[in-house]
Amino acid sequence: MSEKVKFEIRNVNLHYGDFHALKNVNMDIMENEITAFIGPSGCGKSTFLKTLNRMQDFEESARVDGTIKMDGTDIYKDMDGIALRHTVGMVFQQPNPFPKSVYDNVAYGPRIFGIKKKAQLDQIVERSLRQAAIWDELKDRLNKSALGLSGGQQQRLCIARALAVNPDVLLMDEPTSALDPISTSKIEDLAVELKKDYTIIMVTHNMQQAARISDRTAFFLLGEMVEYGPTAQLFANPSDPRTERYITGRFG
Ligand SMILES: Nc1ncnc2c1ncn2[C@@H]1O[C@H](COP(=O)(O)OP(=O)(O)OP(=O)(O)O)[C@@H](O)[C@H]1O
Repeated sequence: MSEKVKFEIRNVNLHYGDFHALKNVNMDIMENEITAFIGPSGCGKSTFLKTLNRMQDFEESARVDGTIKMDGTDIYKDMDGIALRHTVGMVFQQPNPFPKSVYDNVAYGPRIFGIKKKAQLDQIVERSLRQAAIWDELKDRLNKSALGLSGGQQQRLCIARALAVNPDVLLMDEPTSALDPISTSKIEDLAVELKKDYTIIMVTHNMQQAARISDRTAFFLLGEMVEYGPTAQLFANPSDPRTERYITGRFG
């Protein structure tokens, strides 16, 4: 397991207006690991995930207190939100490719960064699609619309699009919940491969998925992070009775 802390999270509270959605969350997220967030619907998993790249900047009612440091830098006080979101990329539940060609989807971010040379863009597109394990499937369809791909292919394309701008971290919000078992398994294999180079943080409703691929798991309930630890330990020997009830399906 990794020794290096990527995110140091201290006393994080989040309010949407008067609603207290995250209650004093403290945790260290380790570099080059897959960290899974599990918990019942509405417990704050997505909300917490989005605090890590300041997506809440776009929610007028959201207020974040506490400290989140990435590689020792306070991401709320000492980083620009746009720069942060380039370093901390995100993949969503529903694949959301742009209505453009496969190539233009992947080249989109690099072009915004000012890369114009075709040879350089070609290289980035190929590298990103290879990293997302979809180059062989798409190399002859680069100029075809991304909307014509299967859901599973679209999701890997979205991962390639996120990787094209050289992030350090990938946030994945239920990335396989809209996919069939074969596509799900491809994304899981991909996540395990990608953790060698990236830090991956994944919200999942699928506890088998968390158990299969994550190094550490955090269990959330009603805005509180109830338990966090090595995945094997959390599933085999949870220390909090609420975690045990949830993972054994005896909840509610
Ligand atoms: N923009 C918002 N404004 C107000 N309340 C919100 C907003 N976004 C989320 N909430 C509330 O915050 C709580 C946590 O929501 P969140 O989406 O983080 O939960 P979740 O655990 O990811 O749920 P799910 O598994 O269903 O996606 C919920 O009660 C939700 O209704």
